[in-house]
Amino acid sequence: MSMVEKDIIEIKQIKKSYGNKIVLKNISFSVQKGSIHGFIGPNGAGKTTTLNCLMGGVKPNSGGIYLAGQKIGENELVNQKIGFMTEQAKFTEDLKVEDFIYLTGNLRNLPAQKVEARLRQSDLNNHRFKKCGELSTGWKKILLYFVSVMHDPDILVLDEPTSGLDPSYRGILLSQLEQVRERGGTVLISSHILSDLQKLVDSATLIDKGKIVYTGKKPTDIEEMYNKLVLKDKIKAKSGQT
Ligand SMILES: Nc1ncnc2c1ncn2[C@@H]1O[C@H](COP(=O)(O)OP(=O)(O)OP(=O)(O)O)[C@@H](O)[C@H]1O
Repeated sequence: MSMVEKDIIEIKQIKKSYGNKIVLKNISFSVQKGSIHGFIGPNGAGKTTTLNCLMGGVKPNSGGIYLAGQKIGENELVNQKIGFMTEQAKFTEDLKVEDFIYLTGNLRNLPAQKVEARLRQSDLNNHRFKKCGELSTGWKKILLYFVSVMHDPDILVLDEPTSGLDPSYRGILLSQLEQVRERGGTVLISSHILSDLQKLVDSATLIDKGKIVYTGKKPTDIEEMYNKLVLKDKIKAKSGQT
């Protein structure tokens, strides 16, 4: 297998600033095809910004992003092979759940029959006539997951998918990600719930203050590594020892 096939997502030396504020300093990491990769870091570290660069929603100042060896172009709508699960867009609040689902299906050229069949298999079917804005945080997450995998994407990118989900749905979501891996799909997931990631991921990247502090195979103890590389630094900074 060539490197190109092996590293299905490659993020190379991404830099991003907003005004004078440097948010991403020099971000590089890659994710192997058929694996689940955890993306970890404290609040404000730059995770969402990095994932938005990958989605094409934020343009980095320099550096490049490659999917299956192909560089993502400027303003390019992310290709059909990717599924993204991020915060729900505001415009969906007044849409009925089923309308949002059909609209997304339509954007992805899915036949209405397939969309309907999928919806009926899901617990979301019981909420289909509600407005998206009326759903609880947990059901919103379930809806967003549903539409992000409707087209069986090769690559699935999830930003904090499990926050706000109760343990039973968290378990269901995590096992679905394992199924994506079983069919050869690749998952990039950011989460603050380190115990979930410990079980789930094959490899991980840890980011702090816009810099990568670890990337590679899954550490034996993600929480220990996080404490060592991130928290210790913060405690030191607070007591003025840095
Ligand atoms: N559009 C923007 N304009 C200015 N600053 C921004 C913008 N978007 C993000 N930032 C800043 O960039 C930094 C990184 O934010 P980002 O949302 O990527 O972090 P994060 O790791 O996802 O954090 P969290 O875990 O809290 O979601 C933060 O300091 C944030 O305030």
